[in-house]
Amino acid sequence: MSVYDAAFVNTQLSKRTSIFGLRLWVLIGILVGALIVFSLFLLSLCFISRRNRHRRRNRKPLTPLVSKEIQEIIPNPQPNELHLDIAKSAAAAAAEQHRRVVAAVAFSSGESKGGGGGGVGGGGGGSACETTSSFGSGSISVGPEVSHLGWGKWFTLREMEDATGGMCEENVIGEGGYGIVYRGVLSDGTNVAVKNLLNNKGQAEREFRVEVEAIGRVRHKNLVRLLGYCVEGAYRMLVYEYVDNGNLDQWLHGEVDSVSPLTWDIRMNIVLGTAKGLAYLHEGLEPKVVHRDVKSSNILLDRQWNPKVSDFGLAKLLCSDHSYVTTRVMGTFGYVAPEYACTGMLTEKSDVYSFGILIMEIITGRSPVDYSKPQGEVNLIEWLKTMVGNRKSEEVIDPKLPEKPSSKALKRALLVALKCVDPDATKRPKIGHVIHMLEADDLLFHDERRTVGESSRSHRDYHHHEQKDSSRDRKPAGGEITDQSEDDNSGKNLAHPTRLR
Ligand SMILES: Nc1ncnc2c1ncn2[C@@H]1O[C@H](COP(=O)(O)OP(=O)(O)OP(=O)(O)O)[C@@H](O)[C@H]1O
Repeated sequence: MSVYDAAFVNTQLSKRTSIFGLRLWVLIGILVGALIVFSLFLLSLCFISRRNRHRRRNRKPLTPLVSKEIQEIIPNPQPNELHLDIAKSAAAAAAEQHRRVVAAVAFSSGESKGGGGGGVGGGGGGSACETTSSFGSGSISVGPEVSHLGWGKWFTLREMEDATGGMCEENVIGEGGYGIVYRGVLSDGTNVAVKNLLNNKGQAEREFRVEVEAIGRVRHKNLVRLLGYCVEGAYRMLVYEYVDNGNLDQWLHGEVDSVSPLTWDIRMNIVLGTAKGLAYLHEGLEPKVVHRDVKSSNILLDRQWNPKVSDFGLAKLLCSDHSYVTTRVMGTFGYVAPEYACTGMLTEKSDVYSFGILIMEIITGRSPVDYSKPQGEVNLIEWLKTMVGNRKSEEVIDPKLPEKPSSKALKRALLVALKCVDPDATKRPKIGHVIHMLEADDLLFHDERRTVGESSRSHRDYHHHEQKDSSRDRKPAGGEITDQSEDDNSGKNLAHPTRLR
């Protein structure tokens, strides 16, 4: 370009335009700048949207703050596929009851609703299924009413709020896997415990009521009484008699003095009362009720230390499922019977197993699983068997016991506990038999010795912890059991359970 041309362009660019009197070169500069900014803006938009798409693709499902142990395996329509789901809300997980393991396994066949396995039946002989019809097709009215089955009351949400002070923090007694429990006082002055269920899974009102009615008709002095319930909107609440002396777990493992108020006699009374409550569920109802979660925190105590089993029927109540046949394994880590945990096969013998663990816990003051203990002592059964095998049964007694029991009484309790936790469910005694063993005099007790030998042997096989010692298991000639004097070393007898007396 010549000097003349350059001067011309310069003159043209320097001319003022009609847009705010700006010179042409200024205008061109503004336009170019705006174009660059706009392009950059488009580019960044593009980049952000690509990044979001990428994130969405890689995002993992959010895991709520729930204890690892509080998980539920939800049945999948395909029997061989299981997927994990959260059984309890984060609030429930924050509760102290972190040991709960809830597993549900779906099988293409198994127990049916209201069947012997997990059915909840009423004392009047009707099953949960049968009571369904008693509700007919009538719509459910809102408002307080006395259940027409005559056992309890249907409370309104308002009544529940009044009773519990608006479900305020101060009235919270505790929090379990099923929900929060509040202390309350009804308008007639009755003290109650109100359990606000977290896990109703959208259970239909009528279905819930049928189940509760069935459970509510169960009456026994060693079972916590269900006084009524509340079904309103999404709320599902259960109203229980208030048991005013805490639960066994608190008294065994909570902050108590170095000398426990639970004497041996009180402990054995708790064992016996619990057995009687379970016997009523197993043998006094048709269809029978399997508790599924026998453990120390579910044994409530009154001021006279009488035990009352709570939470029975809850497992069933919260697991009803009409759509397909389901077997759910519910229980608490350390208490669940091996066959139930492994296969979902549920019989009342699963409760007997948990009850055996409970006896061990009561004798020793130890938790079924305690990771703060040295290796070899973490698992209560393993440790107890080893101690008994090493003739140290006197050393398993809870050091907080004010007075040691007699050797005979200790052996009796250990014997019953060992029989209850036999890995072979068919060899476990029925709970009614357990009561006989606990109450029996020496004569009756003699008959149990051989069975204990078998029970102890099968434990060894099951856990592979002890060396096989054929001489230990050998019975005297003719299969007779040698009697030992009552003053014999208890460890010796327990190490040779066929000679237990
Ligand atoms: N009827 C009742 N009277 C007095 N206290 C009760 C009653 N029912 C439950 N509780 C107390 O409320 C607390 C929570 O009970 P809940 O049964 O919900 O939980 P849990 O048995 O400890 O655990 P989970 O339900 O997970 O097995 C416990 O401390 C229990 O002792």
